[in-house]
Amino acid sequence: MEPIIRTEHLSIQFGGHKAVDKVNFEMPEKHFKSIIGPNGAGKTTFFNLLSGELKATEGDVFYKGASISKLSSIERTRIGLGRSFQITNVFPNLTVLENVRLAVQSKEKVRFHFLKHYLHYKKITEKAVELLEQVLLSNKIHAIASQLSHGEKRKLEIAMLLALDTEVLLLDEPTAGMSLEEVPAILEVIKSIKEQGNKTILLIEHKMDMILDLSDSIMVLFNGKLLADGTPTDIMNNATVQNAYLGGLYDAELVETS
Ligand SMILES: Nc1ncnc2c1ncn2[C@@H]1O[C@H](COP(=O)(O)OP(=O)(O)OP(=O)(O)O)[C@@H](O)[C@H]1O
Repeated sequence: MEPIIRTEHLSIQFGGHKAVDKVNFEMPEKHFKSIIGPNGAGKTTFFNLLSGELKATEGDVFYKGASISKLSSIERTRIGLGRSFQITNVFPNLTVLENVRLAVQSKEKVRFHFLKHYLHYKKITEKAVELLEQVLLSNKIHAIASQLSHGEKRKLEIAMLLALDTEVLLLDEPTAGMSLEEVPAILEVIKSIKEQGNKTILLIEHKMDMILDLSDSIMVLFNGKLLADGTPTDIMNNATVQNAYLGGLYDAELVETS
């Protein structure tokens, strides 16, 4: 079966530094893959190359078999590659519901343009409410976005991403900057999206327990290169990964929590 997304020798160079270096990767539809690697390994840059925020200096990205390298990030979202919104994309002075409604509207206006305005509005509101339930944010539906906690803002971003109804979700460290108490709720939200079974999900995360809990496969980036790609068990037992990264990661976590 044709992978839904694939890269061929994907590379980008900033000055003399190859941040992503000839990465060949693919994933089947409905798969859940996590990307791990130390700080500066090129994970976010790789995401930006997939989503179109950055253009490759070499190589190609394929979506459902066709090269998408020439498409803008908006065009890539339109065909099915959704990247999690940054907090800056949220309108801080609007309510949670209004933000999600705008995201739904940006998708639905094409589909429902023939309907009367009131029906259009009702359907969009219903969809937004449903998404807010899915991300466990129903209790904050009328809160002003700027007044949410960090964890709640990340949930709002996920709801806005889901509103775009893309087949692929690119989630860049959804737990970044969260308090420890907020992490389980995000894990639950991502798990529920996975369990619905209709999305292909690519996740960047540093929290290994979360990655092991969610992933069908894990790819490891190191100095911009793809070091390994395999099942969680393969990756945990991979001697190269152990030496290059995981040993250091666990040491760092022990230091952080001790
Ligand atoms: N726009 C840019 N211009 C110059 N260098 C960049 C740019 N974006 C990223 N880099 C460099 O590319 C390398 C990879 O960065 P990237 O943010 O992709 O790493 P990362 O694996 O996501 O790290 P982290 O886990 O800390 O988020 C780093 O050395 C970074 O400084």
